This record gives sequence, structure tokens and C-alpha cells, in this order.
Amino acid sequence: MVEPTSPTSGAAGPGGSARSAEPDRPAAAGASIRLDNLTKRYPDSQAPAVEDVTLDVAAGETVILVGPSGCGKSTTLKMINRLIEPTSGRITIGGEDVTGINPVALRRTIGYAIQATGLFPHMTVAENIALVPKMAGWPRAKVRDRVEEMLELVGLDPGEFRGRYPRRLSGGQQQRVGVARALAADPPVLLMDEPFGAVDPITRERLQDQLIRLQRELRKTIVFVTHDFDEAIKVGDRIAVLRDRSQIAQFDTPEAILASPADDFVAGFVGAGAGVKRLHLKRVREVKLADVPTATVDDPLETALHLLDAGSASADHLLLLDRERRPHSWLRREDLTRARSAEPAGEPLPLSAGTPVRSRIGVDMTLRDALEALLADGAGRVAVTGQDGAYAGVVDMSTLLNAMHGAPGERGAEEARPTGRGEPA
Ligand SMILES: Nc1ncnc2c1ncn2[C@@H]1O[C@H](COP(=O)(O)OP(=O)(O)OP(=O)(O)O)[C@@H](O)[C@H]1O
Repeated sequence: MVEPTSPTSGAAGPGGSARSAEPDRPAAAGASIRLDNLTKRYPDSQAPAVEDVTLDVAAGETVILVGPSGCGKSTTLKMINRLIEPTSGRITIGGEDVTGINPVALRRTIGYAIQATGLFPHMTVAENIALVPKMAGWPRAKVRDRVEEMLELVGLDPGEFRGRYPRRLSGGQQQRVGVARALAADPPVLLMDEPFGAVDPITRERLQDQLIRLQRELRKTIVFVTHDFDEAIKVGDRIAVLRDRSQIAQFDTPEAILASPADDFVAGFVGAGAGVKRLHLKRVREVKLADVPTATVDDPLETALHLLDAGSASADHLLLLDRERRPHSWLRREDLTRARSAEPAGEPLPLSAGTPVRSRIGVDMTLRDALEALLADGAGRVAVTGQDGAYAGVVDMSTLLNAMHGAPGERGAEEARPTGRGEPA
């Protein structure tokens, strides 16, 4: 039965991904998937729902199937775990032809999460998650431990949630349980059919973030269906844009599709605002941060004013740091001169002067997060902090504009999101 691909036969597949090229990332636990000339013709239907599709998914890769309603995304997905039997063609997982094997046994090795979550209402959260491990004959204690581990993994407190019934969960919590259940038997392959479709946009963003985090750790092979292109570029290593009958209009990285859509159909899917969408693809640590003059709370006022004067002409703000060098407040020149007239010379900076730093961002956040934080903070820039919370630089509008338009200074980041080169062997 389908086994995870060994690290040595690993993930340096045709697409690879930015995430898979990160040096600290573990080797893929997923298995490669290949669809060969796959066709599905439903009984009594004139045209096939899926026609002659050939697609390669590398081990550990997240591939998104995106396309208009009725184009055949779900049918394609469900043929991979044989919930729908192909009319013709072949499916290979981890190098094994699974087209003819027992579909029930096959499905135990493939996690499956869907929009409606498919949780059994008469079973508790724990019973739902335990379902497949139990069917696979895991010992009771191992199943119990696994349920706890899965709940922790998707961010639900086991003590609070294991005994609840699905109807007593919010939509987002149900979807997380759905993902926990899909992952419970540690399958190398995870199929997700609009898994976050039924929740509000904020919860949806959170669930997407969580999936990205999980995937960094787990490196399953994921095939994910959505009709939301923004979700596709955020979550996917590669995106297959499908037209009618699951015909592949373009299959490439999000960057490549955003930068050069193959035709008008794909361009229509990319839609307006491709530049802003690019912000989803870059993390703060990948761009060159801007700098602003900084002073700490122990510095005398005069020093702060001097620093501001010594900064570039555009330096109209000084960032005050606390003793741990964490961003504390933004000080404008007026704030400093006002403070100077109120304080005797040589006094340290008053902590109450200026505007408190309302938002700050970590280096692992995306530039899209940075844009939102920047808009939320009145200073026209947002302070970036490192792992220890200390000031690391700022993201300002020009950082964002450069990233949106792929300015030459940002190429390094683009090259860092590559094609499986440098993959740990
Ligand atoms: N059981 C079925 N019997 C007959 N035709 C079907 C069946 N299921 C799907 N179809 C048809 O096959 C085509 C592809 O359907 P599918 O559900 O795969 O599309 P989709 O891209 O996932 O759509 P959506 O985004 O709306 O969920 C559609 O024309 C649909 O009407």
C-alpha cells in the first residue's frame, strides 16, 4: 500500500516550492502522485466531466486545482482516492499503480478533508478523529495519544474539545477537526476539497495560515481544490488552472502564473490586482528592510533630536525602543521639541511622548500582513521585530511597492522561491 516516499527519493520534484527549498525544512513525508490520461464520463452524460488529464505532483508538494464551477475539480480529486472510479487512465501514488487496488484500503492511506467537514454528528470529536486509525487496527493507547496530538496540532485544546459533539463547535473548529481527522492516520497524501469554503473570511485566513504552518512541519503531498484564486496563491506551491473538463490551462508556481498568465482564460482568473496578490508570496525576511532613526528610553532628549536631524531628509519619525529594544512609540520632530520645552535639559525621553506602536510584524509574516499592519498603524511604516521581539527594521510603502512590481532589488527573494533545487536529499 502507498508508503511515504523515502527522504532520499524525496521532494526534488519538477515543481518543488519556496517552502520546500527552505533549508530548515524537513524532508517530505508525502508520496508523489501521477495522473495519466485520466478520464471520467458519468453515465448518461454526453461530454466527459474530466478528459484525458495528465498531472504530476511531487512528494511534499501542495498543488491547487483551481477553476470555474463545474469544470471537474472535485471529480478529478475524488478519482485520486477512487471515491469516483475513473472511466479510463491511471493513478500512481508513490510509484505504485493504485488504479486497480482495493479502494477502501487505498482510502485509509489518503487523508480527505471537505467543505462540509463530513464529521459524524453522533460521534464526539475524539471518536471522529480516531476513526481511520481504529479501522487500520492501531492499538487503543496509540489511537488515544494520536487524537490528543492531532487536536494540539490544529490548535484545539484536547481537554476542552475531545468530548464535544460536532454541533457544539463553530464552523472553523469543525473544519479544524476535519483536518485533524484527515491527518490522523498519518497518510502521505492529503486531498482537500474546498476545506475552508464554509467559514467567514477571517477564520478562512487563519485556517489557511495554520495549514501552511502544518505543512512546513509535515510535508505531506496535498492536492487542494478551490475556486478562489487568492487562496490558491497563498496556499499552493504550484497551481493547476483548469478549464472545462479539467483541461489544464496552466500549471506553474503562483509567481509564474501571476507574472505571465498563459492566456486570456488564466488572466481572467488571476483577475485585477496581480501586484497586490504578489505581496502574499513574499515574507518579510526575504526583503531588504528600511531603517529609521531609533533611540532607547534611556537616551537623553537631545540625543534623540540629534539622531533625527542626522537621519535622511525623509526621516520624519524616530522610533523609541524600550530597554529590551522592543518598539515602543513613534516620535515626530514636534513631539520631541514639545517634550524639550516641557522637560529640563538632559532628561531622558518621556515614555508618554509620541504615538504608541500599535502594530508590529514578525519576519515570518507575509508582505500582505505587513501592508495591513502598516495601514493599521498611522506612521506610514511598520516596525519589524526578530524572534526575540527586538527591533529589526521597518517595512514602508517603498518596500511594498518594490515587491509588488518586482523591482530589481527584490530579485533575491524571487530566486529563493524556486524549483526544488537545494532540497535536502
Ligand atoms: N454524479 C454525477 N453524475 C453526473 N454528472 C456529474 C456528477 N457529478 C458531477 N457531474 C458533472 O461533472 C462536471 C464536473 O463536476 P465537478 O463537481 O467535478 O466540478 P467542480 O469543478 O468541482 O465544480 P464546483 O466548483 O461547482 O464544485 C459538472 O458538469 C457536473 O455537473
